[in-house]
Parts: sequence; C-alpha cells; structure tokens
Amino acid sequence: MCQEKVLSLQNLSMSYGSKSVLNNINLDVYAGQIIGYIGPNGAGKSTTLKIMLGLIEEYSGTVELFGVDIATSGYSYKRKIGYVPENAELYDNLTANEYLTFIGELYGMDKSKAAAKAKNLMQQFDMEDVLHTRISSFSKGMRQKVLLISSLLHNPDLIFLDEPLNGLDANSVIIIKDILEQLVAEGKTIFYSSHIMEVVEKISNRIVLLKDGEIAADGTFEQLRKQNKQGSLESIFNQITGFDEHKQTAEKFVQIVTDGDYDE
Ligand SMILES: Nc1ncnc2c1ncn2[C@@H]1O[C@H](COP(=O)(O)OP(=O)(O)OP(=O)(O)O)[C@@H](O)[C@H]1O
Repeated sequence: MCQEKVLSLQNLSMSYGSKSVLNNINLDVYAGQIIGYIGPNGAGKSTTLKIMLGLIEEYSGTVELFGVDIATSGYSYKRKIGYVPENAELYDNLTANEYLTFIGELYGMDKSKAAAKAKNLMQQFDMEDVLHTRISSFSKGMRQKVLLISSLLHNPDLIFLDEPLNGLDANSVIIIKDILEQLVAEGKTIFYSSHIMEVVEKISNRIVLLKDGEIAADGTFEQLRKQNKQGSLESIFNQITGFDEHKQTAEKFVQIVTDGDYDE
C-alpha cells in the first residue's frame, strides 16, 4: 500500500453546547484507502466530515489534510477535495451545464475546460440530452449523478461521500461502485459514509465504526469479522453498537399501529 498520509485527525473533539459529539478521535488515512465510515444515527459521522471540510471550526484537536493543519493553512487545500453531501441543494434554475461549469470555476478550473469535461462526464451517464435542461425537471437519480459529477469534476485527491448512492437505480449503483474502485486504484482517497452495509462491506478496504463520538472499531472487513466472530458487516455493526432488540421494537411498534383503542 502507498504510504502517503492524506489525512490525520489528532485528539479531535467537538461539542454542541454541553453535548459532546466527538470524543478524542485519532485517525490516520493513507492514499489509496477507501474508508467505510459507519455508525448509528447521531454518532458524529457528518460532524467529522464537516470539520474536515472546514465547515465547522469550533473543534479541539488537530486536523491535517495533505500534511498541513487546516486551522492555519488557508483554504487552498479545499481544491483537492471533492464532496457529496447527504442532503445537497442544487441550483434548480440552472441547467446541468451551467451548474457544473459554475462548480468547476469555483474549484479554479478554466470555464471552457470545465464545460467540456462536464459534457463528457454527463455523456458517460447517458445524460447528454439533458445537459442544457434545468435541474428542476430532473429525477432524484439524475440529480444525484449531477452531484457526483460536480464532486469529481476538478479531479480531487480526497473525496468525501455521504450516502452517495441516494436515489440511484441498481445499474447506476454498479457503475458508481466501479468508478470508486478505479479512483482508489489511481491513488485517490475516499471517505465513504453510508448506512447501506452490503455496499460498505464490498467497496471499503478499511472500515471505521464510530459510536457515541468514539472510534469503536477500525480495520479491514476481515479483521473486524475475526474480532467479532460475525458473518456480515451488518451483524458486526449490530454487535458493536449493542443492538439486539429489533424484534421487540418492531413488535411494540406494530402493536401500537394496530391497537384498536386508538381507532375512532
Ligand atoms: N447544529 C447542531 N446543533 C446541535 N447539535 C447538533 C448539530 N448538528 C449535529 N448535532 C448533534 O450532533 C450529533 C452528531 O450528529 P451527526 O450529524 O454528526 O451524526 P451522524 O453520525 O452523521 O448521524 P446520521 O447517521 O443520522 O446522519 C447528533 O446528536 C446531533 O443531534
């Protein structure tokens, strides 16, 4: 494995008011790694991503990207980062071409080169016929593809993906998984946050599980499987997060739904 350190979190902690969200996270990530960053709802995954993206500054500890401390390095490091947020706002009134060219320019690309590259990438997703159509008319999956293209247009070295397969059909999912594999083979580093365990299990070469703002597991899928004596990543996740009452919870939920006492 290539040993260039791309990302380093040292004693990273973060609180919202009196509520501690991240508690002393230490993590080194190397080029060519695709990290499956998983954890229960509210564990602190998005908060970590937002800190690394410079969107949240009220943390303690040190965040180094590409060997420099982001608190003191200015914003130039952001040009090497691509980001697919879980809930993205696209500019609905722009066409795909206008939006992608705009994003390319924000990342410092020449306008005509950004437009040409966007067109080429749209073609690969069979979307060339809607290049000049407003995003407002796009389906969920089409929007997601535009978002994925916008995050990769400037050829970033470090890519943060938060539920990147949202709304994509089965064929598109296969293409995206292949794209991620090939990007990693090119030496890119990917931080992949998702709740879809089968996909995380398949594409990640390292899995980091966050629980209550702390790293509860860190290793390859095989290592986690050996340590936890469990078959799938889903069952490892359930075991580490202490989740064993799903049947009872479901029974109670359905009991309340079907409880005649509430009916008129
Ligand atoms: N702006 C905010 N103000 C106060 N609390 C916040 C804020 N943003 C997040 N939190 C809290 O921080 C904790 C971690 O949230 P975060 O969004 O990082 O979790 P997550 O692991 O990404 O969850 P999910 O899987 O549901 O997306 C949660 O308890 C959340 O309520």
